[in-house]
Amino acid sequence: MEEISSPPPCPKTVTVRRNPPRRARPTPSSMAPVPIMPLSPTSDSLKIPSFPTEEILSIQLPPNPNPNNLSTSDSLSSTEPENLRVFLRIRPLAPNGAQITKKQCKNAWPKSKNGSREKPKKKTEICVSATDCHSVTVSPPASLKEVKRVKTEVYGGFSEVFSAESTQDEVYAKMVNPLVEDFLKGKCGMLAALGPSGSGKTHTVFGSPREPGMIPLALRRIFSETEGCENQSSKVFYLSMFEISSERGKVEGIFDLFQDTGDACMQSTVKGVKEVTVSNVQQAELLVTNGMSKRSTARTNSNNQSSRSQCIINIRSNRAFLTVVDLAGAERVLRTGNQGTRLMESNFINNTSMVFGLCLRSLLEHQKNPKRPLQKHFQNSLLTRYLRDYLEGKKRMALILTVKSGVEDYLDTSFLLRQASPYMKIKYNNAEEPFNSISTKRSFQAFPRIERLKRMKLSSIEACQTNEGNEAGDGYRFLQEEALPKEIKEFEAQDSLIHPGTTIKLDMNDGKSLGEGSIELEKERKNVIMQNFAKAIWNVLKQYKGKLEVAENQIQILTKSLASEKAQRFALETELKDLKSNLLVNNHDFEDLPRNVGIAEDPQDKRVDDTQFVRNDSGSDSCVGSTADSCSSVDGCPLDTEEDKLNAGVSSLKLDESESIANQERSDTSVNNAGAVTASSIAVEDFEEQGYQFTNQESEDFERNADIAEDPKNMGTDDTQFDRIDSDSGPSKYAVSSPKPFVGITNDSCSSVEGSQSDSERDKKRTDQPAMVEEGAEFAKRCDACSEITSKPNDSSSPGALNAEKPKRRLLPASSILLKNISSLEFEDEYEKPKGGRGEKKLVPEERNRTQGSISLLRLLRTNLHL
Ligand SMILES: Nc1ncnc2c1ncn2[C@@H]1O[C@H](COP(=O)(O)OP(=O)(O)OP(=O)(O)O)[C@@H](O)[C@H]1O
Repeated sequence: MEEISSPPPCPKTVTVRRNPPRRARPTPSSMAPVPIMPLSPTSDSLKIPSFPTEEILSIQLPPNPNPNNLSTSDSLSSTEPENLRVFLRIRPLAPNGAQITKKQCKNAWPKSKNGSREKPKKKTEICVSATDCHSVTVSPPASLKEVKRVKTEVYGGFSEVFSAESTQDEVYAKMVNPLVEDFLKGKCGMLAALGPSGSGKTHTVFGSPREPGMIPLALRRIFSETEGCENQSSKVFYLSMFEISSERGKVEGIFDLFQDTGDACMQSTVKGVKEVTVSNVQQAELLVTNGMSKRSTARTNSNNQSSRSQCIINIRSNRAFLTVVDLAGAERVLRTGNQGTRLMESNFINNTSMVFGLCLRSLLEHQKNPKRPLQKHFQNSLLTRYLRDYLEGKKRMALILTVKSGVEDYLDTSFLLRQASPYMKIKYNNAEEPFNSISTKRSFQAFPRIERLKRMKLSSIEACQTNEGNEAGDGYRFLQEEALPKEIKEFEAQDSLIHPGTTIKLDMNDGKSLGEGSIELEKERKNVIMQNFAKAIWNVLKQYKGKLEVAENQIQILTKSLASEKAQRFALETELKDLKSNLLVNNHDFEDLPRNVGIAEDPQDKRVDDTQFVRNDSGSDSCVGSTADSCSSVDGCPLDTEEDKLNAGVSSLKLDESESIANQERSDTSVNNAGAVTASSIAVEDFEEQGYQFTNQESEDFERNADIAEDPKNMGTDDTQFDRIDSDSGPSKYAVSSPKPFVGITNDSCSSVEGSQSDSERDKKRTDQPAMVEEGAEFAKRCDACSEITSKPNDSSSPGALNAEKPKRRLLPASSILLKNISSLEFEDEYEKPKGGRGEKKLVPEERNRTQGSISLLRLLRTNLHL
């Protein structure tokens, strides 16, 4: 078994530019002197010299080195890398417009519902057409135009575009023949076919018996050249053929197609591949045909005989190599419908294609910036390692891209062209330049949206590269495409090929595997994606932080305004309460009187109407009470309705009554719990019966108060208070005072005249209202007045005085008489549902009746008084 080394270095050859050099500019010496215009306008100066035609024609021009091959394509080669030329071939549609594929493979899907394979649809629309010999127009299908707004693209800058009508001979003449000529002259060269599955790579490279491809034509040319040669050694060539494929999609290996057994391997060179010596074209063609029969192929939905490997044919002379590579076509799962082993093969094929593309890109970047490493990508694939010299641009290389013209192949075609554009030196950022197909500069013209997307893509990639300072070169840039903006991703998702898997392993001596390279690339890709994602998240978070700060400020402002509103509301409520209490007092002072009178008529309650009697057994001077009604309102329980006030007053009376009884039982009744009753002259008699007597002064005061009570202007002022003060040392003392000053004062505050000052202070604390301060002060004054009244009986009183001198009975008011007569009458219960109040007791029906009766009577009384 012979050993095939990597393509040997070519003997030094002089690169011949086929494009004609530009005409040399005539040097000043060779040109005739131009007459100098005189500065001063003289008659001679007005003469215009004749154009120096003869002198110009006499200039000697250098001869054109290759005048016959002067063409537009050749003129392009001055700007394209001379070691890499890119061609495009469009595969024709089937005669009837249907796909060439007739049968579906076993490992393909989708199947129709009834189990039969789906028949390919007939489509006659084409997506790609040659604009001219150097450019193509790619038109998206109508559906994509509408949905994705994808527009027509024009790709230019190809060395040659072969239309669907082009023949094999034509392709050979323009693409391969120059390489063969160079090979025969001892210069190495390579031809590689790249394109999607079923686009005609194999057809172009190998052809068919009817239409022989590039290899048969090249072999014919090579051996025809040497036919007349007498030197036998110059007639001998060495032919080898092998494929790089993956076993069941797992292990990449090199398989010799000229041998039935034995695998080759690759260290620095390919070992184990048989080189067959050929001396005529028939022998060579037979070998190639045999080798093709051994090549691994399979049927897919895209191609009846789809290549599953990268096939390499080497023709070696004593001086040079000519290598032809038929790459397996990139496959999209949705198109091929591959499953299982076929799918794993697809992974391998696409992986190899990707690495091949990376190497080419890396090569271009390396040419621009020699610091960029190349080794990394070339290690990732057996194919690229083998072709490294070619890919590094050390040898001449022709790349032919094959595309299908059917509209259903738009995505494949568009993807391939965009992926291949770096080799063609198509710069997206030059897209704004007006497209000129004859321009010597390869250019790309696209419609606005595509341009915008691609500019975004380019800027994104450049930004990433600048930030990261990656060492991965162009391959890294390729990976950056995954981290493009969403809009671009959507656009590219349409035509993305399946990405290679990472399960492929190479059984290679140097331990390097394709899978490892893929893993590295994948890691880089993920890193970039994550970094971009993190940046995006960071920006979003910053935006939200700003919004949050604004919201917090607003909350603070609102909180402040709410607090001020609350304070305002509280002040208003306080004011409203005061107003209410004043209003209630003004409105109900008179009405409170009959209520209290009615309550005072309770037989169990032996106290006199509306007059408060305080029996102070402790002996301390005390006096004064107030109406229960007023007490209730001061206690912080504002009464909303008449009924509430009434109930509250009654409950207060009940409470006072029970307390009074308890005090009597314990014989140390506190002043604070003095019972408060409303004064009424009717109760005076009852009061006398209980042993309470009035002094003259008291009687006078009482009369005076009664008179006051009769005064309509002093409604409710007839509440005269009688305090009986029992002391251990002396007889009971009575304090009589007008209840008016005590309106709105609690029982506590009224319990003691002397202690009223402190009590009022306590009230002030309890109610904590400014209005009560004033009331407390007023109360203190009035208490002083009460104390004065109280002091009089104290001064002149003696235990026997009360009993000895009965107070004079004055004429009772007519209202009192009237009330007395009518008090026994029963009235209907107007209040069916008495309301419960805070701390109040429910009235029993009799009490309620009495109360209501009293109210009615007092209303009558008031009427009489008015009369
Ligand atoms: N220019 C052409 N003219 C006529 N028929 C063609 C042309 N190109 C390709 N074909 C036909 O298309 C079919 C698929 O072509 P081919 O096998 O060469 O595709 P491929 O690119 O090699 O696919 P794969 O990558 O799957 O191997 C073949 O039957 C071939 O004869």
